[in-house]
Amino acid sequence: MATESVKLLSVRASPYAMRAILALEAKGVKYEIIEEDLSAKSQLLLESNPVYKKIPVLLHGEKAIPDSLFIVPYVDEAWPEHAAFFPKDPYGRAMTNFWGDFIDKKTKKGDPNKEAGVSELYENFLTLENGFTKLDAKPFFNGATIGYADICLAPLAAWLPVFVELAGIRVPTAEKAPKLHKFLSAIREHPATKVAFPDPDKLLAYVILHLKKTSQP
Ligand SMILES: N[C@@H](CCC(=O)N[C@@H](CS)C(=O)NCC(=O)O)C(=O)O
Repeated sequence: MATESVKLLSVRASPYAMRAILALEAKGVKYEIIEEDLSAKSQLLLESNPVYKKIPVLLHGEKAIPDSLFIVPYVDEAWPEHAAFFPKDPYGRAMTNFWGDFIDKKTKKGDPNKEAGVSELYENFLTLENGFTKLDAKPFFNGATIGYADICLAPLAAWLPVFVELAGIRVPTAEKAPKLHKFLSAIREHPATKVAFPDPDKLLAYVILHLKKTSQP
């Protein structure tokens, strides 16, 4: 199965696409990126994710797997010979899924200009810190190698400087959230993120350009 061609319908700045790339990189899979223009979606995207018509979509031979939350576990199972993204024990798996879900729902920037959104995100970072503590992260949720929850959270490390700069997001200090900061540093140094994350300055420039375009009448 793992010898079939692997392609990823992607957008460079997308945090969801970053998750899929991280998973493929962490497993040492050879793949091709097909960059999508979301303002003129390709026929391939419309056909391979007919339900949501969103990137990322993983194309593995004839199979199309949409959505980062399903692509990452799929990659884990399709390439089992490399370090697993989930612990073997049922409790560890359940909690990995629990935190992956929390991260996916609760670490988005929400409404950037609303103080309530900024405060809620700050509290969610503290909740996450507590989750790290419970799982005894070193420095990842998964232990020494990155796993599902780490891959879910990783794109935050790329986007955080943009959120802070443009949306006034507040992050707990290293004293208040040492494990979160340790995670962010470790993930930025991880070889897979060197490929998955765009250059931070380019990402900021892209977002500023996008905001200008969308604010035009
Ligand atoms: N839950 C999905 C979210 C994917 C998503 O929102 N993708 C955005 C790009 S970041 C998209 O394709 N948007 C196009 C659209 O909404 O039409 C995942 O985790 O992959």
